[in-house]
Amino acid sequence: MTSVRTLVLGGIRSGKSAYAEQIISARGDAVRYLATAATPATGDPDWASRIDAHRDRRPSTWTTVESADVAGALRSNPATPTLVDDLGSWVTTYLDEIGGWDAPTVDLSSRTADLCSALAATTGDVVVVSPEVGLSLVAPTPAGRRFQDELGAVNAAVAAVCDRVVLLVAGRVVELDDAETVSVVAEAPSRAIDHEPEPTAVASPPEPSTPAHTPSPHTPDAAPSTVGDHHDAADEFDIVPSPDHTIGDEARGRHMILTKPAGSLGRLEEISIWASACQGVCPPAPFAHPTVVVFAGDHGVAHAGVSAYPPEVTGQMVANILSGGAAVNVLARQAGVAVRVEDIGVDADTDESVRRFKVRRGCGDLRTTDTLTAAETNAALANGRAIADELIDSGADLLIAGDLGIGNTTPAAVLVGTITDTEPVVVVGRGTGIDDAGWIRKTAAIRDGMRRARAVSRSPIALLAAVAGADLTAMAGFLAQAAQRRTPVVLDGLVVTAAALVAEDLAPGAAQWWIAGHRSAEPAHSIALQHLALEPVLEFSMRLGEGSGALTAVPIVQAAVATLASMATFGDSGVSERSAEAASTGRR
Ligand SMILES: O=C(O)c1ccc[n+]([C@@H]2O[C@H](COP(=O)([O-])O)[C@@H](O)[C@H]2O)c1
Ligand SMILES: Cc1cc2nc[nH]c2cc1C
Repeated sequence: MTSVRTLVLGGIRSGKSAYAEQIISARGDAVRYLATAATPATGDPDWASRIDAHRDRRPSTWTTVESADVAGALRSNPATPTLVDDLGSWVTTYLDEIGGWDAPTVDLSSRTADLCSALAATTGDVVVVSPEVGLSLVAPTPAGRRFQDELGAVNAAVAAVCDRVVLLVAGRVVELDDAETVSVVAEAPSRAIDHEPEPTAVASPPEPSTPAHTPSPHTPDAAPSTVGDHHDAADEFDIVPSPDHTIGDEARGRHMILTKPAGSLGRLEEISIWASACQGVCPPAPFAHPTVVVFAGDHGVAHAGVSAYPPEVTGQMVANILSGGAAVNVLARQAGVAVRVEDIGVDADTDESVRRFKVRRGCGDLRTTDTLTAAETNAALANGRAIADELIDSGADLLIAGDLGIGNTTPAAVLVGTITDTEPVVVVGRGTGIDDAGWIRKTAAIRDGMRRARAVSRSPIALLAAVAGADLTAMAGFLAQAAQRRTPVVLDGLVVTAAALVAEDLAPGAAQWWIAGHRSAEPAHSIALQHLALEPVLEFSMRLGEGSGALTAVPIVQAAVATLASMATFGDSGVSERSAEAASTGRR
Protein backbone atom coordinates (compact mmCIF):
# COMPACT_ATOMS: atom_id res chain seq x y z
CA MET A 1 0.00 0.00 0.00
CA THR A 2 1.55 3.33 -1.03
CA SER A 3 1.72 5.92 1.70
CA VAL A 4 -0.30 9.11 1.32
CA ARG A 5 0.27 12.54 2.86
CA THR A 6 -3.00 14.44 3.30
CA LEU A 7 -3.60 18.00 4.42
CA VAL A 8 -7.06 18.56 5.90
CA LEU A 9 -8.02 22.23 6.03
CA GLY A 10 -11.16 23.67 7.52
CA GLY A 11 -12.69 26.36 9.66
CA ILE A 12 -13.85 26.01 13.24
CA ARG A 13 -16.41 23.19 13.68
CA SER A 14 -16.11 22.27 10.03
CA GLY A 15 -15.51 18.61 10.89
CA LYS A 16 -11.85 18.65 9.91
CA SER A 17 -10.46 16.77 12.94
CA ALA A 18 -13.15 14.10 12.80
CA TYR A 19 -12.56 13.62 9.07
CA ALA A 20 -8.78 13.41 9.61
CA GLU A 21 -9.28 10.78 12.31
CA GLN A 22 -11.55 8.83 9.98
CA ILE A 23 -9.02 8.67 7.14
CA ILE A 24 -6.02 7.80 9.30
CA SER A 25 -8.08 5.07 11.08
CA ALA A 26 -8.75 3.47 7.73
CA ARG A 27 -4.98 2.87 7.35
CA GLY A 28 -4.61 0.69 10.46
CA ASP A 29 -4.78 0.66 14.25
CA ALA A 30 -1.24 1.65 15.22
CA VAL A 31 -1.68 5.38 14.75
CA ARG A 32 0.48 8.03 16.36
CA TYR A 33 -1.50 11.12 17.32
CA LEU A 34 0.76 14.16 17.35
CA ALA A 35 -0.98 16.79 19.46
CA THR A 36 0.60 20.18 18.96
CA ALA A 37 -1.50 21.90 21.67
CA ALA A 38 -0.60 20.04 24.83
CA THR A 39 -1.27 22.47 27.57
CA PRO A 40 -4.76 23.81 28.12
CA ALA A 41 -4.66 27.51 28.73
CA THR A 42 -5.01 28.08 32.45
CA GLY A 43 -8.42 29.27 33.50
CA ASP A 44 -10.00 28.46 30.17
CA PRO A 45 -12.41 25.56 30.79
CA ASP A 46 -13.80 25.71 27.28
CA TRP A 47 -10.33 25.16 25.77
CA ALA A 48 -9.69 22.29 28.17
CA SER A 49 -13.00 20.63 27.31
CA ARG A 50 -12.28 20.91 23.58
CA ILE A 51 -8.98 19.09 24.11
CA ASP A 52 -10.70 16.48 26.28
CA ALA A 53 -13.29 15.88 23.55
CA HIS A 54 -10.46 15.19 21.09
CA ARG A 55 -8.77 12.82 23.57
CA ASP A 56 -11.98 10.89 24.22
CA ARG A 57 -12.54 10.27 20.51
CA ARG A 58 -9.17 8.58 19.99
CA PRO A 59 -9.13 4.75 19.92
CA SER A 60 -7.15 3.04 22.68
CA THR A 61 -4.72 1.57 20.13
CA TRP A 62 -3.42 5.04 19.28
CA THR A 63 -0.31 6.52 20.85
CA THR A 64 -0.50 10.18 21.78
CA VAL A 65 2.59 12.38 21.55
CA GLU A 66 2.17 15.90 22.82
CA SER A 67 4.79 18.08 21.17
CA ALA A 68 5.11 21.04 18.86
CA ASP A 69 8.31 19.54 17.41
CA VAL A 70 6.42 17.88 14.58
CA ALA A 71 9.48 17.68 12.30
CA GLY A 72 11.53 15.95 15.02
CA ALA A 73 8.75 13.46 15.78
CA LEU A 74 8.22 12.62 12.10
CA ARG A 75 11.94 12.13 11.57
CA SER A 76 12.31 9.92 14.64
CA ASN A 77 9.68 7.56 13.31
CA PRO A 78 8.90 8.21 9.64
CA ALA A 79 7.03 4.94 8.97
CA THR A 80 4.27 5.12 11.62
CA PRO A 81 0.88 6.33 10.38
CA THR A 82 0.54 9.76 12.01
CA LEU A 83 -2.16 12.34 12.56
CA VAL A 84 -0.87 15.86 13.25
CA ASP A 85 -3.50 18.07 14.91
CA ASP A 86 -2.97 20.91 14.23
CA LEU A 87 -0.76 23.47 12.43
CA GLY A 88 -2.60 26.39 14.04
CA SER A 89 -1.20 25.40 17.44
CA TRP A 90 2.18 24.72 15.83
CA VAL A 91 2.32 28.29 14.52
CA THR A 92 1.06 29.64 17.86
CA THR A 93 3.75 27.80 19.80
CA TYR A 94 6.53 29.19 17.63
CA LEU A 95 5.15 32.71 17.67
CA ASP A 96 5.03 32.47 21.49
CA GLU A 97 8.55 31.09 21.59
CA ILE A 98 10.12 33.85 19.49
CA GLY A 99 7.95 36.65 20.88
CA GLY A 100 6.60 37.03 17.39
CA TRP A 101 3.09 38.31 18.00
CA ASP A 102 3.97 41.97 17.90
CA ALA A 103 7.52 41.95 16.48
CA PRO A 104 7.86 44.15 13.36
CA THR A 105 8.71 41.10 11.23
CA VAL A 106 8.91 37.37 11.87
CA ASP A 107 10.32 34.58 9.84
CA LEU A 108 8.98 31.06 10.22
CA SER A 109 10.22 29.96 6.82
CA SER A 110 13.19 27.87 7.95
CA ARG A 111 10.99 26.06 10.48
CA THR A 112 8.37 25.57 7.80
CA ALA A 113 11.00 24.23 5.41
CA ASP A 114 12.21 21.88 8.12
CA LEU A 115 8.66 20.67 8.73
CA CYS A 116 8.11 20.16 4.99
CA SER A 117 11.34 18.25 4.53
CA ALA A 118 10.44 15.95 7.45
CA LEU A 119 6.97 15.44 5.96
CA ALA A 120 8.40 14.76 2.52
CA ALA A 121 10.66 12.07 4.01
CA THR A 122 7.87 10.09 5.74
CA THR A 123 7.21 6.59 4.53
CA GLY A 124 3.95 5.96 6.41
CA ASP A 125 0.62 7.75 5.95
CA VAL A 126 0.42 11.21 7.46
CA VAL A 127 -2.68 13.35 7.88
CA VAL A 128 -2.08 16.97 8.86
CA VAL A 129 -4.95 19.10 10.16
CA SER A 130 -4.82 22.85 9.85
CA PRO A 131 -7.29 25.70 10.31
CA GLU A 132 -8.25 27.65 7.21
CA VAL A 133 -8.44 31.13 8.69
CA GLY A 134 -9.28 34.52 7.36
CA LEU A 135 -12.12 33.61 5.03
CA SER A 136 -14.03 36.61 6.29
CA LEU A 137 -12.55 39.77 7.85
CA VAL A 138 -8.88 40.62 8.05
CA ALA A 139 -8.21 40.32 11.79
CA PRO A 140 -8.57 43.65 13.58
CA THR A 141 -5.51 43.11 15.84
CA PRO A 142 -1.83 42.91 14.80
CA ALA A 143 -1.52 39.50 16.50
CA GLY A 144 -4.57 38.20 14.65
CA ARG A 145 -3.19 39.39 11.32
CA ARG A 146 0.20 37.86 12.11
CA PHE A 147 -1.44 34.49 12.84
CA GLN A 148 -3.49 34.57 9.62
CA ASP A 149 -0.50 35.58 7.50
CA GLU A 150 1.93 33.05 8.93
CA LEU A 151 -0.56 30.20 8.98
CA GLY A 152 -1.59 30.92 5.39
CA ALA A 153 2.05 30.62 4.27
CA VAL A 154 2.59 27.44 6.31
CA ASN A 155 -0.57 25.83 4.87
CA ALA A 156 0.57 26.56 1.31
CA ALA A 157 4.05 25.15 1.94
CA VAL A 158 2.68 21.99 3.56
CA ALA A 159 0.11 21.57 0.77
CA ALA A 160 2.99 21.52 -1.69
CA VAL A 161 4.48 18.39 -0.12
CA CYS A 162 1.15 16.60 0.36
CA ASP A 163 -0.38 14.14 -2.10
CA ARG A 164 -3.91 15.18 -1.26
CA VAL A 165 -5.40 18.42 0.07
CA VAL A 166 -9.01 18.72 1.18
CA LEU A 167 -11.08 21.57 2.57
CA LEU A 168 -13.89 20.85 5.03
CA VAL A 169 -16.81 23.23 4.74
CA ALA A 170 -19.96 22.65 6.81
CA GLY A 171 -19.07 19.00 7.19
CA ARG A 172 -18.56 18.55 3.42
CA VAL A 173 -15.23 17.46 1.95
CA VAL A 174 -13.95 19.48 -1.00
CA GLU A 175 -10.99 17.97 -2.87
CA LEU A 176 -8.38 20.60 -3.74
CA ASP A 177 -5.85 18.30 -5.41
CA ASP A 178 -6.23 19.50 -8.97
CA ALA A 179 -6.74 23.12 -8.02
CA GLU A 180 -4.55 25.64 -9.76
CA THR A 181 -1.98 27.02 -7.30
CA VAL A 182 -0.90 30.59 -6.68
CA SER A 183 1.85 31.94 -4.52
CA VAL A 184 0.99 32.97 -0.99
CA VAL A 185 4.45 34.27 -0.12
CA ALA A 186 3.83 37.10 2.32
CA GLU A 187 4.69 40.49 0.87
CA ALA A 188 8.12 41.17 2.33
CA PRO A 189 8.62 44.59 3.88
CA SER A 190 11.32 45.04 1.25
CA ARG A 191 8.51 45.37 -1.33
CA ALA A 192 8.40 48.99 -0.30
CA ILE A 193 11.78 49.50 -1.91
CA ASP A 194 10.85 47.82 -5.18
CA HIS A 195 12.76 49.36 -8.03
CA GLU A 196 10.79 50.91 -10.80
CA PRO A 197 10.69 48.75 -13.93
CA GLU A 198 13.40 49.42 -16.46
CA PRO A 199 12.19 51.75 -19.21
CA THR A 200 10.82 49.71 -22.08
CA ALA A 201 13.25 49.26 -24.90
CA VAL A 202 12.62 51.67 -27.76
CA ALA A 203 11.42 49.38 -30.46
CA SER A 204 12.38 49.65 -34.07
CA PRO A 205 10.53 47.65 -36.72
CA PRO A 206 12.01 44.20 -37.16
CA GLU A 207 14.55 43.91 -39.97
CA PRO A 208 14.23 40.96 -42.34
CA SER A 209 17.38 39.64 -40.69
CA THR A 210 19.47 41.21 -37.98
CA PRO A 211 22.87 42.26 -39.33
CA ALA A 212 25.94 40.40 -38.17
CA HIS A 213 28.09 41.94 -35.46
CA THR A 214 31.79 41.79 -34.90
CA PRO A 215 31.97 40.31 -31.44
CA SER A 216 34.33 41.62 -28.82
CA PRO A 217 34.54 40.17 -25.34
CA HIS A 218 33.44 42.52 -22.62
CA THR A 219 35.01 42.70 -19.20
CA PRO A 220 33.72 44.83 -16.35
CA ASP A 221 34.84 48.43 -16.01
CA ALA A 222 37.05 47.58 -13.08
CA ALA A 223 39.02 45.00 -15.04
CA PRO A 224 42.12 46.08 -16.89
CA SER A 225 42.00 45.17 -20.55
CA THR A 226 39.50 44.63 -23.40
CA VAL A 227 36.53 46.68 -22.29
CA GLY A 228 34.38 46.08 -25.32
CA ASP A 229 31.44 48.32 -26.16
CA HIS A 230 29.52 45.70 -28.04
CA HIS A 231 26.05 45.08 -26.50
CA ASP A 232 26.32 47.36 -23.51
CA ALA A 233 22.95 47.00 -21.88
CA ALA A 234 19.80 44.98 -22.12
CA ASP A 235 17.75 47.87 -23.40
CA GLU A 236 19.60 47.30 -26.66
CA PHE A 237 17.32 44.34 -27.34
CA ASP A 238 15.06 45.20 -30.23
CA ILE A 239 11.63 43.69 -30.70
CA VAL A 240 12.27 40.00 -31.23
CA PRO A 241 11.15 38.89 -34.69
CA SER A 242 8.71 35.98 -34.86
CA PRO A 243 9.42 32.76 -36.70
CA ASP A 244 7.72 32.87 -40.12
CA HIS A 245 4.15 31.73 -39.37
CA THR A 246 3.19 31.73 -43.06
CA ILE A 247 5.92 29.15 -43.67
CA GLY A 248 4.69 27.33 -40.56
CA ASP A 249 1.23 27.08 -42.14
CA GLU A 250 2.79 25.81 -45.36
CA ALA A 251 4.65 23.13 -43.37
CA ARG A 252 1.40 22.14 -41.63
CA GLY A 253 -0.27 21.85 -45.03
CA ARG A 254 2.60 19.77 -46.38
CA HIS A 255 2.21 17.28 -43.53
CA MET A 256 -1.35 16.70 -44.75
CA ILE A 257 -0.15 15.46 -48.16
CA LEU A 258 2.65 13.19 -46.90
CA THR A 259 2.04 9.45 -47.04
CA LYS A 260 0.67 8.88 -43.54
CA PRO A 261 -2.64 9.32 -41.78
CA ALA A 262 -3.10 12.99 -40.94
CA GLY A 263 -1.46 13.88 -37.63
CA SER A 264 0.03 10.41 -37.15
CA LEU A 265 3.57 11.63 -36.50
CA GLY A 266 2.27 13.43 -33.44
CA ARG A 267 4.83 15.64 -31.74
CA LEU A 268 7.34 15.13 -34.59
CA GLU A 269 4.97 17.10 -36.80
CA GLU A 270 4.87 20.04 -34.38
CA ILE A 271 8.65 20.06 -34.04
CA SER A 272 9.19 20.02 -37.78
CA ILE A 273 6.66 22.84 -38.29
CA TRP A 274 8.48 24.90 -35.65
CA ALA A 275 11.84 24.19 -37.34
CA SER A 276 10.42 25.14 -40.72
CA ALA A 277 9.01 28.42 -39.38
CA CYS A 278 12.34 29.23 -37.68
CA GLN A 279 14.28 28.53 -40.88
CA GLY A 280 11.72 30.46 -42.94
CA VAL A 281 11.65 27.70 -45.53
CA CYS A 282 9.42 24.72 -46.34
CA PRO A 283 10.42 21.96 -46.54
CA PRO A 284 13.09 22.64 -43.88
CA ALA A 285 16.75 21.68 -44.24
CA PRO A 286 18.51 19.39 -41.78
CA PHE A 287 20.39 21.42 -39.20
CA ALA A 288 23.92 21.35 -40.59
CA HIS A 289 25.95 23.11 -37.88
CA PRO A 290 24.37 22.63 -34.46
CA THR A 291 26.58 23.81 -31.59
CA VAL A 292 26.37 23.45 -27.83
CA VAL A 293 27.92 26.05 -25.55
CA VAL A 294 28.54 25.05 -21.93
CA PHE A 295 28.52 28.16 -19.73
CA ALA A 296 30.69 27.51 -16.69
CA GLY A 297 30.76 29.52 -13.49
CA ASP A 298 31.07 29.23 -9.73
CA HIS A 299 28.65 30.51 -7.14
CA GLY A 300 29.42 31.94 -3.69
CA VAL A 301 26.42 30.10 -2.26
CA ALA A 302 28.08 26.75 -3.10
CA HIS A 303 30.21 27.25 0.05
CA ALA A 304 27.03 27.02 2.15
CA GLY A 305 26.63 23.25 1.75
CA VAL A 306 23.92 23.37 -0.92
CA SER A 307 25.57 20.85 -3.26
CA ALA A 308 26.63 17.23 -2.92
CA TYR A 309 29.99 18.06 -4.53
CA PRO A 310 32.79 20.52 -3.69
CA PRO A 311 33.13 23.77 -5.69
CA GLU A 312 36.49 22.77 -7.21
CA VAL A 313 34.62 20.27 -9.43
CA THR A 314 33.56 23.13 -11.73
CA GLY A 315 37.11 23.90 -12.91
CA GLN A 316 37.98 20.19 -13.03
CA MET A 317 34.96 19.48 -15.23
CA VAL A 318 35.90 22.31 -17.60
CA ALA A 319 39.20 20.48 -18.11
CA ASN A 320 37.33 17.20 -18.55
CA ILE A 321 35.15 18.72 -21.28
CA LEU A 322 38.25 20.11 -23.01
CA SER A 323 39.72 16.58 -22.99
CA GLY A 324 36.52 15.17 -24.49
CA GLY A 325 35.59 12.94 -21.55
CA ALA A 326 32.37 14.51 -20.27
CA ALA A 327 28.81 13.43 -21.06
CA VAL A 328 28.39 16.53 -23.21
CA ASN A 329 31.25 15.36 -25.46
CA VAL A 330 29.83 11.87 -25.88
CA LEU A 331 26.24 12.94 -26.47
CA ALA A 332 27.28 15.73 -28.83
CA ARG A 333 29.37 13.30 -30.87
CA GLN A 334 26.37 10.98 -31.21
CA ALA A 335 24.17 13.86 -32.34
CA GLY A 336 26.71 15.53 -34.67
CA VAL A 337 26.92 18.66 -32.54
CA ALA A 338 30.02 20.83 -32.06
CA VAL A 339 31.03 21.51 -28.43
CA ARG A 340 32.27 24.73 -26.96
CA VAL A 341 32.89 25.41 -23.28
CA GLU A 342 33.18 28.97 -21.96
CA ASP A 343 34.51 29.96 -18.56
CA ILE A 344 32.34 32.94 -17.62
CA GLY A 345 32.94 32.88 -13.88
CA VAL A 346 34.87 29.79 -12.78
CA ASP A 347 36.74 30.30 -9.52
CA ALA A 348 39.91 28.68 -10.90
CA ASP A 349 42.55 29.21 -13.57
CA THR A 350 41.10 27.45 -16.57
CA ASP A 351 42.71 26.85 -19.93
CA GLU A 352 43.43 29.99 -21.92
CA SER A 353 41.24 28.78 -24.79
CA VAL A 354 38.07 29.03 -22.68
CA ARG A 355 38.71 32.31 -20.83
CA ARG A 356 38.04 34.88 -23.54
CA PHE A 357 34.62 35.74 -22.15
CA LYS A 358 35.47 35.38 -18.46
CA VAL A 359 33.91 38.13 -16.37
CA ARG A 360 35.28 37.28 -12.92
CA ARG A 361 36.23 34.39 -10.63
CA GLY A 362 33.19 33.05 -8.77
CA CYS A 363 30.48 35.43 -7.61
CA GLY A 364 28.93 36.84 -4.43
CA ASP A 365 26.85 34.69 -2.09
CA LEU A 366 23.24 35.33 -3.17
CA ARG A 367 21.98 34.83 0.39
CA THR A 368 23.51 38.05 1.61
CA THR A 369 24.94 40.07 -1.25
CA ASP A 370 24.62 40.84 -4.94
CA THR A 371 26.33 38.18 -7.00
CA LEU A 372 27.67 40.73 -9.53
CA THR A 373 28.29 44.45 -9.74
CA ALA A 374 26.35 46.43 -12.34
CA ALA A 375 29.45 46.53 -14.57
CA GLU A 376 29.95 42.77 -14.27
CA THR A 377 26.29 42.15 -15.08
CA ASN A 378 26.51 44.22 -18.25
CA ALA A 379 29.75 42.47 -19.18
CA ALA A 380 28.29 39.01 -18.66
CA LEU A 381 25.16 39.85 -20.67
CA ALA A 382 27.23 41.37 -23.46
CA ASN A 383 29.56 38.38 -23.53
CA GLY A 384 26.66 35.91 -23.77
CA ARG A 385 25.34 37.91 -26.70
CA ALA A 386 28.79 38.05 -28.29
CA ILE A 387 29.15 34.25 -28.04
CA ALA A 388 25.81 33.83 -29.84
CA ASP A 389 26.85 36.34 -32.51
CA GLU A 390 30.20 34.66 -33.04
CA LEU A 391 28.65 31.23 -33.55
CA ILE A 392 25.81 32.44 -35.76
CA ASP A 393 28.24 34.45 -37.88
CA SER A 394 30.35 31.36 -38.38
CA GLY A 395 27.37 29.31 -39.55
CA ALA A 396 25.76 27.70 -36.50
CA ASP A 397 22.12 27.08 -37.41
CA LEU A 398 20.92 25.44 -34.17
CA LEU A 399 22.23 26.48 -30.76
CA ILE A 400 22.15 24.58 -27.49
CA ALA A 401 22.90 26.13 -24.13
CA GLY A 402 24.42 23.98 -21.40
CA ASP A 403 25.54 24.81 -17.88
CA LEU A 404 28.25 23.75 -15.48
CA GLY A 405 28.79 25.08 -11.98
CA ILE A 406 28.66 23.48 -8.56
CA GLY A 407 25.78 25.05 -6.63
CA ASN A 408 24.10 26.56 -9.69
CA THR A 409 20.74 24.86 -9.11
CA THR A 410 20.35 27.20 -6.11
CA PRO A 411 20.42 30.50 -8.09
CA ALA A 412 18.34 28.76 -10.76
CA ALA A 413 15.67 27.85 -8.20
CA VAL A 414 15.77 31.41 -6.82
CA LEU A 415 15.15 32.82 -10.31
CA VAL A 416 12.30 30.39 -11.00
CA GLY A 417 10.75 30.97 -7.57
CA THR A 418 10.96 34.73 -7.95
CA ILE A 419 9.74 35.02 -11.52
CA THR A 420 6.91 32.53 -11.15
CA ASP A 421 6.05 33.56 -7.58
CA THR A 422 6.52 30.08 -6.16
CA GLU A 423 7.47 29.07 -2.61
CA PRO A 424 11.09 28.01 -1.83
CA VAL A 425 9.95 24.55 -0.67
CA VAL A 426 8.27 23.99 -4.02
CA VAL A 427 11.21 25.05 -6.24
CA VAL A 428 13.97 23.39 -4.22
CA GLY A 429 15.40 20.17 -5.65
CA ARG A 430 18.17 17.70 -4.91
CA GLY A 431 20.56 19.04 -7.59
CA THR A 432 23.63 16.80 -7.72
CA GLY A 433 22.03 14.61 -5.02
CA ILE A 434 22.03 16.44 -1.68
CA ASP A 435 20.82 14.63 1.43
CA ASP A 436 18.06 15.86 3.77
CA ALA A 437 20.35 18.13 5.78
CA GLY A 438 21.58 19.67 2.53
CA TRP A 439 17.98 20.06 1.37
CA ILE A 440 17.19 22.10 4.46
CA ARG A 441 20.29 24.31 3.98
CA LYS A 442 19.43 24.76 0.31
CA THR A 443 15.80 25.64 1.02
CA ALA A 444 16.93 28.27 3.53
CA ALA A 445 19.44 29.65 0.98
CA ILE A 446 16.72 29.83 -1.69
CA ARG A 447 14.43 31.59 0.78
CA ASP A 448 17.16 34.14 1.59
CA GLY A 449 17.97 34.63 -2.08
CA MET A 450 14.30 35.03 -2.97
CA ARG A 451 13.85 37.60 -0.25
CA ARG A 452 16.64 39.68 -1.84
CA ALA A 453 15.49 38.94 -5.38
CA ARG A 454 11.90 39.96 -4.75
CA ALA A 455 12.99 43.53 -4.12
CA VAL A 456 14.26 43.79 -7.72
CA SER A 457 12.05 41.25 -9.43
CA ARG A 458 10.61 43.78 -11.88
CA SER A 459 14.01 44.60 -13.36
CA PRO A 460 15.57 41.62 -15.16
CA ILE A 461 19.05 43.15 -15.10
CA ALA A 462 18.92 43.98 -11.38
CA LEU A 463 17.58 40.49 -10.76
CA LEU A 464 20.52 38.95 -12.61
CA ALA A 465 22.96 41.08 -10.60
CA ALA A 466 21.28 40.18 -7.34
CA VAL A 467 21.28 36.39 -7.64
CA ALA A 468 22.28 34.90 -11.01
CA GLY A 469 26.07 35.08 -11.14
CA ALA A 470 28.08 35.60 -14.31
CA ASP A 471 27.37 32.27 -16.03
CA LEU A 472 23.56 32.39 -15.80
CA THR A 473 23.64 36.06 -16.80
CA ALA A 474 25.71 35.29 -19.91
CA MET A 475 23.32 32.46 -20.71
CA ALA A 476 20.36 34.86 -20.56
CA GLY A 477 22.17 37.19 -23.00
CA PHE A 478 23.00 34.24 -25.27
CA LEU A 479 19.41 32.97 -25.40
CA ALA A 480 17.91 36.41 -26.05
CA GLN A 481 20.50 37.19 -28.71
CA ALA A 482 19.91 33.87 -30.52
CA ALA A 483 16.22 34.83 -30.81
CA GLN A 484 17.12 38.32 -31.95
CA ARG A 485 19.27 36.70 -34.65
CA ARG A 486 16.46 34.30 -35.71
CA THR A 487 18.38 31.25 -34.62
CA PRO A 488 16.53 28.35 -32.97
CA VAL A 489 17.73 26.99 -29.63
CA VAL A 490 17.24 23.71 -27.81
CA LEU A 491 17.01 24.43 -24.08
CA ASP A 492 18.48 22.02 -21.54
CA GLY A 493 17.41 21.57 -17.91
CA LEU A 494 16.61 23.71 -14.90
CA VAL A 495 19.63 26.01 -15.00
CA VAL A 496 19.35 26.94 -18.66
CA THR A 497 15.58 27.33 -18.41
CA ALA A 498 15.94 29.61 -15.38
CA ALA A 499 18.20 31.84 -17.48
CA ALA A 500 15.62 31.57 -20.27
CA LEU A 501 12.92 32.99 -17.97
CA VAL A 502 15.02 36.13 -17.54
CA ALA A 503 15.89 36.22 -21.25
CA GLU A 504 12.18 36.21 -22.09
CA ASP A 505 11.71 39.19 -19.77
CA LEU A 506 14.67 40.97 -21.40
CA ALA A 507 13.54 40.23 -24.93
CA PRO A 508 9.82 39.37 -24.93
CA GLY A 509 8.94 36.86 -27.62
CA ALA A 510 12.34 35.17 -27.52
CA ALA A 511 10.73 31.92 -26.34
CA GLN A 512 9.21 31.39 -29.79
CA TRP A 513 12.72 30.46 -30.96
CA TRP A 514 13.26 27.87 -28.23
CA ILE A 515 12.26 24.26 -27.86
CA ALA A 516 12.62 22.42 -24.55
CA GLY A 517 14.89 19.39 -25.04
CA HIS A 518 13.84 17.56 -21.89
CA ARG A 519 12.20 17.79 -18.49
CA SER A 520 14.84 17.72 -15.77
CA ALA A 521 14.17 15.84 -12.54
CA GLU A 522 14.47 19.19 -10.73
CA PRO A 523 10.96 20.32 -9.67
CA ALA A 524 11.61 23.97 -10.53
CA HIS A 525 12.25 22.99 -14.15
CA SER A 526 8.63 21.94 -14.67
CA ILE A 527 7.47 25.23 -13.17
CA ALA A 528 9.75 27.22 -15.47
CA LEU A 529 8.64 25.23 -18.54
CA GLN A 530 5.01 25.83 -17.69
CA HIS A 531 5.66 29.55 -17.29
CA LEU A 532 7.23 29.63 -20.75
CA ALA A 533 4.48 27.37 -22.17
CA LEU A 534 7.11 24.91 -23.43
CA GLU A 535 6.44 21.17 -23.66
CA PRO A 536 9.66 19.16 -23.39
CA VAL A 537 10.63 16.68 -26.10
CA LEU A 538 11.90 14.06 -23.63
CA GLU A 539 11.11 13.02 -20.07
CA PHE A 540 14.17 10.95 -19.17
CA SER A 541 14.64 11.86 -15.47
CA MET A 542 17.99 13.41 -16.36
CA ARG A 543 19.58 15.98 -14.03
CA LEU A 544 23.12 16.43 -15.27
CA GLY A 545 23.21 19.81 -17.00
CA GLU A 546 26.07 20.43 -19.54
CA GLY A 547 23.39 20.50 -22.26
CA SER A 548 23.01 16.71 -21.93
CA GLY A 549 19.20 16.61 -22.06
CA ALA A 550 19.04 18.97 -25.02
CA LEU A 551 21.68 16.96 -26.88
CA THR A 552 19.69 13.76 -26.32
CA ALA A 553 16.73 15.47 -27.99
CA VAL A 554 18.68 16.76 -31.02
CA PRO A 555 18.41 13.50 -33.03
CA ILE A 556 14.64 13.67 -32.54
CA VAL A 557 14.57 17.26 -33.80
CA GLN A 558 16.62 16.16 -36.83
CA ALA A 559 14.30 13.18 -37.38
CA ALA A 560 11.28 15.49 -37.29
CA VAL A 561 12.83 17.76 -39.91
CA ALA A 562 13.74 14.76 -42.08
CA THR A 563 10.15 13.47 -42.16
CA LEU A 564 8.80 16.80 -43.37
CA ALA A 565 11.63 17.22 -45.86
CA SER A 566 11.99 13.73 -47.29
CA MET A 567 8.75 11.70 -47.09
CA ALA A 568 6.88 11.05 -50.33
CA THR A 569 3.55 12.78 -50.92
CA PHE A 570 0.33 10.95 -51.78
CA GLY A 571 0.51 12.60 -55.22
CA ASP A 572 4.08 11.41 -55.96
CA SER A 573 3.70 7.88 -54.65
CA GLY A 574 0.31 6.79 -55.90
CA VAL A 575 -0.84 5.93 -52.34
CA SER A 576 -4.55 6.66 -51.93
CA GLU A 577 -5.51 9.62 -49.79
CA ARG A 578 -8.09 9.59 -47.03
CA SER A 579 -11.52 8.66 -48.40
CA ALA A 580 -13.89 11.54 -49.04
CA GLU A 581 -16.60 9.81 -46.95
CA ALA A 582 -14.34 9.52 -43.86
CA ALA A 583 -13.19 13.09 -44.34
CA SER A 584 -16.76 14.41 -44.50
CA THR A 585 -17.92 12.42 -41.43
CA GLY A 586 -14.83 13.54 -39.54
CA ARG A 587 -13.66 9.91 -38.95
CA ARG A 588 -9.97 9.57 -38.20
O1 LIG B 1 20.05 21.81 -15.21
C1 LIG B 1 19.61 20.88 -14.52
O2 LIG B 1 18.47 20.42 -14.64
C2 LIG B 1 20.57 20.30 -13.48
C3 LIG B 1 20.02 19.53 -12.47
C4 LIG B 1 20.88 19.01 -11.52
C5 LIG B 1 22.24 19.25 -11.59
N1 LIG B 1 22.74 20.01 -12.60
C6 LIG B 1 24.21 20.20 -12.69
O3 LIG B 1 24.78 19.93 -11.41
C7 LIG B 1 25.43 21.08 -10.91
C8 LIG B 1 24.53 21.81 -10.00
O4 LIG B 1 24.00 21.00 -8.99
P1 LIG B 1 24.17 21.49 -7.48
O5 LIG B 1 23.63 20.36 -6.65
O6 LIG B 1 25.66 21.63 -7.28
O7 LIG B 1 23.42 22.74 -7.38
C9 LIG B 1 25.74 21.93 -12.10
O8 LIG B 1 27.02 21.63 -12.57
C10 LIG B 1 24.65 21.59 -13.08
O9 LIG B 1 25.15 21.55 -14.39
C11 LIG B 1 21.93 20.54 -13.53
C1 LIG C 1 31.04 15.21 -11.77
C2 LIG C 1 30.04 16.29 -12.14
C3 LIG C 1 29.78 16.57 -13.49
C4 LIG C 1 28.87 17.61 -13.80
N1 LIG C 1 28.43 18.08 -14.96
C5 LIG C 1 27.57 19.06 -14.73
N2 LIG C 1 27.46 19.19 -13.42
C6 LIG C 1 28.24 18.32 -12.80
C7 LIG C 1 28.48 18.05 -11.46
C8 LIG C 1 29.37 17.03 -11.14
C9 LIG C 1 29.64 16.74 -9.69
